[in-house]
Amino acid sequence: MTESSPQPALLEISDLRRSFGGVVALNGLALQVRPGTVTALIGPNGAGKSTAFQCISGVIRPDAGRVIFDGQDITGLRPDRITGAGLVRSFQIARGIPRLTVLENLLLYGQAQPGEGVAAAILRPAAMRAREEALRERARAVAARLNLTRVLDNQAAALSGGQKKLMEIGRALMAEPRLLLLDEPVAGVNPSLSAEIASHIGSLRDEGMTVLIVEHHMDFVASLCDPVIVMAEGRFLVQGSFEQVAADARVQEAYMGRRVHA
Ligand SMILES: Nc1ncnc2c1ncn2[C@@H]1O[C@H](COP(=O)(O)OP(=O)(O)OP(=O)(O)O)[C@@H](O)[C@H]1O
Repeated sequence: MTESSPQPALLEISDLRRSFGGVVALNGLALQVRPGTVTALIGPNGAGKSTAFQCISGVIRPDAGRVIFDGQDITGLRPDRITGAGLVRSFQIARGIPRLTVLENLLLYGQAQPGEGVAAAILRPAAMRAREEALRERARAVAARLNLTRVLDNQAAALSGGQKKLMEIGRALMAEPRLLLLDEPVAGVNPSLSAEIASHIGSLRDEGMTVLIVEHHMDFVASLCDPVIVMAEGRFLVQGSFEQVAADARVQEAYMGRRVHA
């Protein structure tokens, strides 16, 4: 590979199709996510963004098309297999268990590792204890980087909306992703916490993480995401910097004449 040739995509989607009864949600979607980017996937309501996320993360099967992650065809694999491969998603509504503490919620997600089980616990108790301690250490480190240390022993139910969003990102980080899919990470979050979440995601990118984000808050997208991929009616529309796509007449038309601005 020459120095000028682009790095291969970490995620490559081609000709993805999915209908619900007569409703065509994905109509041949194609896109690529380059390693080390925070890429946004935007588009008007009903464009198919959530359906794309669900197909990528294995929650639903596409009718046709391919999802290639790091060179591996993961189309139609079960969600746990996809998580195990290093592609992890967070949910728009934080999925944490409300009555568990933040620490316990983080630990739950970190345990989805292969090779664990009752037999290992009986046969190798010391090894299990060491692994549990390592997991706790990781949970504390994840909480620290997301400014959640103060609330580590609080029940998830007692967190603010923004802290729940951070815990949801933390849960995803516990699975040690190489590609993190974030579904509306700042929906319903106040502007100052939204800026804090953007800064956490920027730090993850600076450490080499790749992130794909669906988000309606355009100031957040403008400040953090490059490139921005716009989809409409189940397909790829355009891609570029936020400024480029916001100035694109096709994008403005897709948003029904509304100006897209930060
Ligand atoms: N389970 C479902 N059953 C029937 N129709 C569905 C289902 N899921 C999505 N759709 C339809 O598919 C189309 C795409 O929906 P999708 O939720 O993927 O879009 P979106 O871009 O995520 O929208 P939004 O920004 O409003 O969340 C819409 O017309 C939607 O009504």
